[in-house]
Amino acid sequence: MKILLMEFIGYKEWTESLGYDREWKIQDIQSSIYKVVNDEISRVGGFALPVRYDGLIILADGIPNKHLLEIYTKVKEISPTKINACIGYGKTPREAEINAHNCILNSLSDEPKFSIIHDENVVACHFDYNNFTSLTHELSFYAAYMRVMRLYSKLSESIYDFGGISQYLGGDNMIAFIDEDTLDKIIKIVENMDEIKVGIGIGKNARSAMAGATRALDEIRSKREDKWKIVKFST
Ligand SMILES: Nc1nc2c(ncn2[C@@H]2O[C@H](COP(=O)(O)OP(=O)(O)OP(=O)(O)O)[C@@H](O)[C@H]2O)c(=O)[nH]1
Repeated sequence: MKILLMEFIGYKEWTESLGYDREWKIQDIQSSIYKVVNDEISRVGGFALPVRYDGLIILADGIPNKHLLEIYTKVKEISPTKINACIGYGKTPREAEINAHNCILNSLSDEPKFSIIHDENVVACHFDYNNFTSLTHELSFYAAYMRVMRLYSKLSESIYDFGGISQYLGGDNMIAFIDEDTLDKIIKIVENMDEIKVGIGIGKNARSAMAGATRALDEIRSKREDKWKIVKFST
């Protein structure tokens, strides 16, 4: 598993430079940066986890380094701060992110460190809460959101224990990226949880894997017999 980690250096100081009436400005600038990142990384088949805004966690398997460097250059152009960037490798996404982070911690310059690392398949798990729309009508928008967040926070802990990394994507959706060897653990968890189903996609890059996961979810919905399905996506 390969992860490109980008750190916005001095982000705290940048935010404080905006004065007290700053939160709206921070949200505005963060969303414009994320839009550029999302457009650029999707174009080359990757996915950026918006887990935080003072750093980007990019699933980099299946993306040539030259494209990763182009994205780094683009983000550097629009970033309010200097950027540090490293590619980390690990058997699991968790290890890859930790290794990329250690590379950034140990780097003595803000020159990007993009070692050549072999590509591996990406495995994306798209979790979906059953009948979230009717739950929302029954409770309220916010109460339904709280219900899902409580469940996904426990689920993301278990996924991290297996070496996966996950991200809430809004509505009743959570995506997780895992190592292919932990597929059976994920399936076992979902089989023991009544409220959710999971579409699993395997692809040469994050975008293909996520498309496969979404297609797997649609196939589950078409018959409503299974709690999980795996689709290998090969675009
Ligand atoms: N981020 C994201 N949100 C989605 C996606 N598909 C649906 N949603 C949103 O998720 C919420 C629930 O949609 P669904 O999961 O399709 O609806 P549901 O009522 O849970 O129905 P079932 O999942 O079929 O049981 C809605 O707010 C949708 O807009 C997706 O692929 N990604």
